[in-house]
Order: sequence, then structure tokens, then C-alpha cells
Amino acid sequence: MYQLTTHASFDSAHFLSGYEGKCRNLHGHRWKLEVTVSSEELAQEGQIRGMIVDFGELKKDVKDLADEFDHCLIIERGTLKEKTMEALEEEEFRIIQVEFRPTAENFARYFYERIKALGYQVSLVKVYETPNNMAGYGE
Ligand SMILES: Nc1nc2c(c(=O)[nH]1)N=C([C@H](O)[C@H](O)COP(=O)(O)OP(=O)(O)OP(=O)(O)O)CN2
Ligand SMILES: [Zn+2]
Repeated sequence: MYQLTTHASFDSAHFLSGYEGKCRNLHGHRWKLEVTVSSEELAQEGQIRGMIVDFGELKKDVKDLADEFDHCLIIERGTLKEKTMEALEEEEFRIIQVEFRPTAENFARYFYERIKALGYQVSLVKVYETPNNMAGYGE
């Protein structure tokens, strides 16, 4: 099986609702998103002969996805009071509401689905919250 891996990073703030400990507080990470795609075969002709996909193409797709989440406040929908949301929005902060608790595991699954939807055969997505802590999702 051939594999290709690339990564991109983004800086964002989040908090874990219902968490007993420091991570219940609003805090930031430099998240690292690492994507591995795989294939049994390599392209046989043309520009990408001998490749699964051009690194440049995969790199751009992963970076575009990471950029969506760059310099924003990630909030699990429904976990802040309405008036807090209104105040944050009034400040014109860039807010992304997600339908899941924003853990590294849930992000790994989320990014896996997003990359897969672009037509890649994804074998593993890793999300690093810190250089030491990583969660992965793959099939
Ligand atoms: N399994 C998981 N556990 C935790 C997650 C997670 O996504 N999956 N997330 C958090 C918090 O977001 C927290 O920011 C990370 O916790 P921690 O590693 O304790 O934070 P540090 O930045 O201090 O990391 P160091 O490696 O200690 O520098 C909590 N748990
Ligand atoms: Zn965190």
C-alpha cells in the first residue's frame, strides 16, 4: 500500500464544556492536522505518473481546511449562554460553532470526513493539540 502524508497547522481557541479541570477555560492551541492518504496503485500516465496524487494538490486541500479554523474561537454549539454568544458576535470575533465537543479525537474524525468528501482514500488523520498530544482517526 502506498501512502502520502502532509500536514498543516492552525491557531485557535477552544474550551471543553463540562470538563472538570483547566481545559474548561478558554485557551488556545497551535493545532496540527496531519493527513495520510493511501492507494494500492500509482497513476500510470500523465503529470502524476508514479504518484498517488500530487503533493501540491493534497497539501493545498489540507491547508485550505486548516485555514478555515485559523485564528478563530471554536465553540461547541449550545454550550454558551445566548447573551454571551451575542456579546462575542457583537465584538465581531471569528467564531466557528461545531456540533461536537472540540476534542482532538472529534476533530480527527471531522477532518477525516471532510478530506474523504474531497475524493481522497484517507487512511489516517492525526490532530495534535500540543506537540506531545495527538489523537487519530482512520479506518
Ligand atoms: N483525550 C483527550 N484528552 C484531552 C483533550 C482531548 O482533546 N482529548 N483535550 C484537552 C484540553 O483541550 C487541553 O488543552 C489539553 O490538555 P493538556 O494536555 O493537559 O494541556 P497542555 O497544553 O498543558 O499540554 P502539555 O502536553 O501538558 O503541555 C484535555 N484532555
Ligand atoms: Zn485544549
